[in-house]
Amino acid sequence: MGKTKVALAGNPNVGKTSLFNVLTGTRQHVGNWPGVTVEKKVGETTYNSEEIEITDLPGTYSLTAYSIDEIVARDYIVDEKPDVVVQVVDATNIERNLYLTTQLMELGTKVVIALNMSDIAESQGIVTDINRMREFLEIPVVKTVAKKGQGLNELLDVVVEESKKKTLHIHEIGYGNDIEKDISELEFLLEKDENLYKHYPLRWLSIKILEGDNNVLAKIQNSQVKDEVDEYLKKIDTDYYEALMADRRYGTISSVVSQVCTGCIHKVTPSDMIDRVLTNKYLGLPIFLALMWGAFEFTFSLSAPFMDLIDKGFVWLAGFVADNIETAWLASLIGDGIIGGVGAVLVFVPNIFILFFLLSILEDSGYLARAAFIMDKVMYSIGLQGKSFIPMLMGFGCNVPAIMATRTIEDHKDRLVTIMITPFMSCSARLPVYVLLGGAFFGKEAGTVIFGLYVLGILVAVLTAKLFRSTILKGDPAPFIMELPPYRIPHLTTSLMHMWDKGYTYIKKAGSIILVGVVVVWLLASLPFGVEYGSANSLVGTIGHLLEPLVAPLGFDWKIAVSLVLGFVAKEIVIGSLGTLYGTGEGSGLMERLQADPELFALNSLGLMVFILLYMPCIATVGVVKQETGSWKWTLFSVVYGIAVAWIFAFIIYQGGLVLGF
Ligand SMILES: Nc1nc2c(ncn2[C@@H]2O[C@H](COP(=O)(O)OP(=O)(O)OP(=O)(O)O)[C@@H](O)[C@H]2O)c(=O)[nH]1
Ligand SMILES: [Mg+2]
Repeated sequence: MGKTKVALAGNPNVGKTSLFNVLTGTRQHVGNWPGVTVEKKVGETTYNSEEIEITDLPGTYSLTAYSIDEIVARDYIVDEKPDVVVQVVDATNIERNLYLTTQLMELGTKVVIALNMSDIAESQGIVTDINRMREFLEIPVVKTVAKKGQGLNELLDVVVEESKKKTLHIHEIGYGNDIEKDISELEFLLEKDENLYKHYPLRWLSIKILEGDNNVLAKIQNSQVKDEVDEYLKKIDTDYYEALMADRRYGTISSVVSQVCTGCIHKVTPSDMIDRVLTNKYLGLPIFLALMWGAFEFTFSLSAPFMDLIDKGFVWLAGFVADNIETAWLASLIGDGIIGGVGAVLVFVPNIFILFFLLSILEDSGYLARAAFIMDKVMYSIGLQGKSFIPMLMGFGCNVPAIMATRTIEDHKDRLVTIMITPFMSCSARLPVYVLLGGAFFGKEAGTVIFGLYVLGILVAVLTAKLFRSTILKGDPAPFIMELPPYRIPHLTTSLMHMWDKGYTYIKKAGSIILVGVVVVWLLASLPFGVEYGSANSLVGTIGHLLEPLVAPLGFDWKIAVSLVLGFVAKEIVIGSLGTLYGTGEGSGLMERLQADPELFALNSLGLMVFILLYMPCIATVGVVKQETGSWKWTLFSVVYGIAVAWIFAFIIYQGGLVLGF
C-alpha cells in the first residue's frame, strides 16, 4: 500500500504549520499573523507502521480562491485529492472557520477537524461539545494544542481510520427549492462529460458554476458541455446566487455553533482592550515608532560588549598569525584576508542574534500584525493596502521571503508595487554595516542614526509607491479587511529557535559566500606578484581607481567603490572586503582602522550607509524578484532604480553637507 496523503488546511493563523511541525518533526516558520505560509510544504511521518505524507497548505477562508497562496491551497485539495484533509480549526473562532468546512464537505473530501488552540479557548471560557459537533457535522473532531503537541496520537488514529474507509457519507447543505432545482438541472447537463464526473462531484461543480467560480468555469470551458453551460448561465445572476448560497451556509453554521458551543458568541477579550491603546488613532503610530527605536537601541547597547570581546579575539588571532607564520603570503592570506574579512563580519553575530530575538517576540505576541493594521491607513493614502505592509515588515529580516510573502496580495498591480518597494526595507545583512560605520563615526548617537536609516528605508519605499502609483502602475489599491490575531504571551522556545535559525544562517554565510568573497578580494589585492598589498598598483587598486570617478561625487574612495561592487553578491561582503582591504595589524580592530583613514569621516560615512541601505540588496533578492514578477524587465528596472535612488541620496547628503559646512 502506498503512503496516505494528508493535507493540513484551514483559515490563516490557526496553527496549521505548528501542527505540521510537531507531526513531522520539522521547523517551518510559524508566526502570529495571517499569511505566514505562502507555499505548500511536504513532510512525512510514520504512525503505527502507516506511512503518512503530510502537506502544509497556506491559509484560506474558502475554496473560492483569490490570491496566489489561496489558489495553491485550493488546487491542492481540489486537484491532487489528498486521502484526508485535516482542517485545523481555531477553537476560539469556530463560527468563521466552519465556512471552509462546509466547502470541504461539499467537495466530497474526507475531512477531519483538529480543534486547535483548545488551550486558549478554555482560558476564555469557550466550551465546545465535540461529541455533538461530530454528530451535527458527521465528521470526526479531535481537540489539539499544536504548540504543545497535545492530541496528536488521537488525531493520527482518526486520520488513519478515515483514510481506510471506502465510502464517504456526504453531508449536504440544502440551498432551498429554487437553487436546488438549478443544481439538479446543471448536474444533469454535466453528466454528459465523462471527464468531469470522473474527477469532481457533480453537485460541487454545479454549485461552483452557479456561484460563478472562475476556476471551475475555466474547467468547463475545456469540456464538451461548454456551450450548454454557457447558455444556462445566461439566465441566472451568479452574484446574487453566490450571496444567497453563502447566506445559507452561514445559516447552517450558526445553527450548528449555537448547538455545540457555549461562550462562542464574541465578547470583549483582553486583546480588544489592549488594542484600544495600541491601535489607537493617535497613539498607534508613535507607539510603533517608539517600540522600533527601543528595539534598535537595545540591540545596539546590549550587543556592544559582546562585539568588543569578539573583536579583541580576532585582533589577538591576527597578531598570533603574524608572529607565527613565516611564509609572508600565507600570513597575509590568513591574517589580512580571512581573519580581517570574515572576522569583520563575525563581529556582528551578537547584533543579529539580539535583533532577531526581539523581532520574534514582537511577532509572536501579535504586535507586528497590529503594526500592519496601524499602517493600513498610511498605506492606503500612498496607494497601497495594509497587506503590503506585512512583506515590508518581513523585509527587516530578509528581503527574499518578504518578496515571496507578496503572494497574499490579490491585485496584480498592488503586488508588483510591493515587490518593487520591499528591497528598500533594511534587511539584517545591512545592519552590520550601520553598526560598523555608526559606531566608528557617530559614537553615542549610533543607535539613533541606525533607527533613522530604517525609517529612511520605509520613507523611500512609501515615496516610491506613491510615485509608481501615479505613473507606471496607476490604479487604486484593493480594499482589504485586516484580521487581527489575538495577543499571546510569546513562546520563549519559539523565539530562541527563530533567533538561532537567523544567527546560524549568518554564521554559515560568513563561512561560505563571504569567505569566497574575501579571498577574491585578497587575491586582487595581492596580484600581480611583488606588488605592495592593497596598493594602487595591485589589481584591486586598478579596478577601484577605474570605478572611483563614478562614486567620487559621493565622497567615496576606490576601496569603497570595490566593496560596493562586491556588495552586489551580499551586503556582508562590503564589510568583509573592507576588512580585507584595510588589513589587520597594529593591534586594532576594523573600526579603529576606519577611523584612522583620513578619507573617511561622519559625512561620507553617513552617505555610505544610506547608499548601502538603498542600492540592490543582493543577488538572491534579484533572483526572487525575477521569480515573483516573472519578468526580466521589472527585475532590471528594480535594480537600476535602486542604484539610481541610492546614488542620488548619497549625493545629496555629501554635497549638501559640504555646502552646509559639515
Ligand atoms: N496557544 C496556542 N497557540 C498556538 C497553537 N497552535 C498554534 N499556535 C500559535 O498560533 C500562531 C499561528 O501559528 P501557525 O502555525 O503559523 O499558523 P498557520 O495556520 O500555519 O498560519 P498561516 O500559515 O499564516 O495560515 C503562532 O503564534 C503559534 O505559536 C495552540 O494550539 N495553542
Ligand atoms: Mg502556516
